[in-house]
Amino acid sequence: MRHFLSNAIYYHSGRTPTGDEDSTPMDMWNGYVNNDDRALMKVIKYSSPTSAGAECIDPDCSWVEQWVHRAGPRKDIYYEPNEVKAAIVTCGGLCPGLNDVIRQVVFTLETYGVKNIVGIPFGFRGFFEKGLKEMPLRFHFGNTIQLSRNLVENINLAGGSFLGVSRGGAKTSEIVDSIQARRIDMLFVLGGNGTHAGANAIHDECRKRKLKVSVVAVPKTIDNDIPLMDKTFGFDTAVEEAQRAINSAYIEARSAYHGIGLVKLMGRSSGFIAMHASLSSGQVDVCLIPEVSFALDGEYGVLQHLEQLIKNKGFCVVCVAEAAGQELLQNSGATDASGNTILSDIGVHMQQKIKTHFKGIGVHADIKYIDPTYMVRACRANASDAILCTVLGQNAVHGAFAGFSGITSCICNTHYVYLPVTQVITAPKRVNHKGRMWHRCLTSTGQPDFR
Ligand SMILES: Nc1ncnc2c1ncn2[C@@H]1O[C@H](COP(=O)(O)OP(=O)(O)OP(=O)(O)O)[C@@H](O)[C@H]1O
Ligand SMILES: O=P(O)(O)OC[C@H]1O[C@](O)(CO)[C@@H](O)[C@@H]1O
Ligand SMILES: [Mg+2]
Repeated sequence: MRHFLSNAIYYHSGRTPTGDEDSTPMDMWNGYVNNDDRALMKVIKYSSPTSAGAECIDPDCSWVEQWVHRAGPRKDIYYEPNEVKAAIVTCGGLCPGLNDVIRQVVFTLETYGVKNIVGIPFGFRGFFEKGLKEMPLRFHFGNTIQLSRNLVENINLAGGSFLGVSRGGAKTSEIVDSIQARRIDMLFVLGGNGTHAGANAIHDECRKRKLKVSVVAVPKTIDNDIPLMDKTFGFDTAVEEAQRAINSAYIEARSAYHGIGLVKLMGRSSGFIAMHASLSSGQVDVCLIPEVSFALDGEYGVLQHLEQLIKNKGFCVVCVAEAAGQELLQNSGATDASGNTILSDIGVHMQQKIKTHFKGIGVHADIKYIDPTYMVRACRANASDAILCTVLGQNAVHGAFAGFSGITSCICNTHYVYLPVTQVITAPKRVNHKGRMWHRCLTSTGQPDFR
């Protein structure tokens, strides 16, 4: 059975994603990606649903080919570059690499010959909030002049977003009114799962109004919670920073009498940062993630295990994901401006519980609690994220010029591809508690089941 993930809209009339055979012989290599090039998404054939990490698409767990469009520059382009107005917007929370992507989008647009490039300030809010004007990406002594790479050339040297970010306020019809009024032909949307849902709504509304606007997303989030792709940009850097916090907790705990280092790490609904930082540091005794429930109290609870670690080893380090153990806490039900649930503080709760527990049993314990929060995402991209951002940013522009809309520029199974946005907004990706990576993490920490 063959299955194509290809329901993104392709504007080029007379050219379908699968129908454009290129008969160029091998010796006439031209560096372009053929429209019929595809990448295979799944490369493991699980022989049984009980295989570790098995993802069964059909009931028999038989292997289903899934092909996706290969990303990159096409020989034929849909737009006349000097007529194009392109806009870039960055939404959601900060993430290392936003500036790297903005920079590459500008560079690549310029290479195609696009001169009219604008930045939308402070996320989707910049489309309709009064007083927020679009940002020409080049100023000269207060006067707006033609775009050049000069203004964005060094923005990758700092973290944050050159354009600013925001949550909430997504009114699709107003955004599309604004796109229409500003005569935008290409919109590059950098953001996480919420932003992708927003990009999809904008794409649909543009289709409804018969506007030929290419809406191309680039998946950004330190949480790494967007499905079907190997990783989102910013994740690697966040893990690296998180690892520094764990290292500090380890040093504090190791140097104290009965030291307990406790680190809380970001991750709205997925434990990827906590799991990967625990794995990479190798200094964690207990890693707690939202995908695996645990008890704090009782014979098999976390506190009992910490007691044993203090007794046997003299110190220990705990890494807890911010969304872990929410069922143990009271939740106000409050949401942020984008509708995301505001989490209760598991880190502070655990700190109190550990203190009370050791006091109760009359054993000295010196708890050092580290909450690095925004430090893991306000930094600049590390080397591997910088490369990922470069490729994804360039491919986003190639995708728009190829005439695609409603796609996201990402990496799947080590290949750079375009996925339909609709495919990546179904549900957040979460750590597979039956998968090999979580079990590698358990082997590394040596922790038991806390249930
Ligand atoms: N279902 C949706 N439809 C339309 N717009 C949405 C939807 N969900 C979120 N948005 C909009 O997308 C923007 C970003 O969403 P959100 O704040 O959830 O961040 P995100 O993209 O998920 O990134 P992060 O990983 O930082 O949380 C917001 O302006 C929000 O209003
Ligand atoms: O920027 P805010 O609204 O404080 O949101 C924090 C959330 O954003 C993220 O950094 C990215 O989704 C999460 O890890 C975290 O829960
Ligand atoms: Mg999100």
